Amino acid sequence: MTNAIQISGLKKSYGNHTVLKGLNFNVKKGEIFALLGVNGAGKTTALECIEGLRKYDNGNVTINGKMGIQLQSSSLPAHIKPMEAVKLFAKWNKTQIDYSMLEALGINELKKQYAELSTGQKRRLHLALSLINNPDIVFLDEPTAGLDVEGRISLHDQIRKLRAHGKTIILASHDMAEVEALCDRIAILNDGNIVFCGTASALTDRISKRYAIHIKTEHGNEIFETDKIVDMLLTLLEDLKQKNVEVLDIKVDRGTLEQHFIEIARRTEE
Ligand SMILES: Nc1ncnc2c1ncn2[C@@H]1O[C@H](COP(=O)(O)OP(=O)(O)OP(=O)(O)O)[C@@H](O)[C@H]1O
Repeated sequence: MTNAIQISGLKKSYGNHTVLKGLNFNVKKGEIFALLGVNGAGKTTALECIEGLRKYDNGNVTINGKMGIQLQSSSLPAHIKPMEAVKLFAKWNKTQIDYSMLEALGINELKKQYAELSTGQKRRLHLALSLINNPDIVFLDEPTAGLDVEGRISLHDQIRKLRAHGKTIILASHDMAEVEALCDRIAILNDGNIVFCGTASALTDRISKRYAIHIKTEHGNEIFETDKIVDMLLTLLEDLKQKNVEVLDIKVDRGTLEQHFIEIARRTEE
């Protein structure tokens, strides 16, 4: 599969604060790719350097295709209606007026003005506007921020449809559940570097050899973490038996992707 985006040695500082220390990654054509990191990790900076909206200090960015961009926060004149916004953007982009994306996003019927739209409706409108030039590569900066569960699910469906139509999507998020459900590959950004790049399941496999044993006894609940599950269970049960403690429940889990994300972030901070 060829690459839609190729990044090598991407560096960016604001004054003496280095935010990107030399990023190297590729985004394959037709995939949904996430840049994941905590607040302030540099996701927006990276996206906007790639989009050409911010100057970077060093490195190479290659884009193979036409871009469509949804910024983290955007605004339109308060009185404009969704259909008028589409007309305006189509004119700017010198493309035909096409309301089908408004329809697909469930906002074509909206007679409301921009200022009267809900956060979710605004997000969907901005997504529709970023698609007006029929881009090959769609950049989305925290596309579901501020949306409720239903809004998220519906937007995820739309993003998957874009992939089904052959588009490449690169998005920034700090929501593990979102990227796990939606993305083909994830790059975790921490302290200016990519500390992991691969599939969600590769991330889970890499570090999910850690288990949490939840034991409920007559004295209360306790959690024990281990990567040697059998040894730990035998030791714990032997101990409980010797102390003659009544066990009410035992549960073992492998931790969530979110815990792994935090673990990776912490490890690189140490
Ligand atoms: N224009 C700017 N001038 C100076 N510092 C900036 C500027 N933009 C961002 N920064 C700093 O760069 C760092 C990365 O910011 P950035 O917005 O790229 O992070 P982010 O991962 O997108 O964060 P969030 O999840 O909160 O949106 C932060 O410490 C931020 O304060």
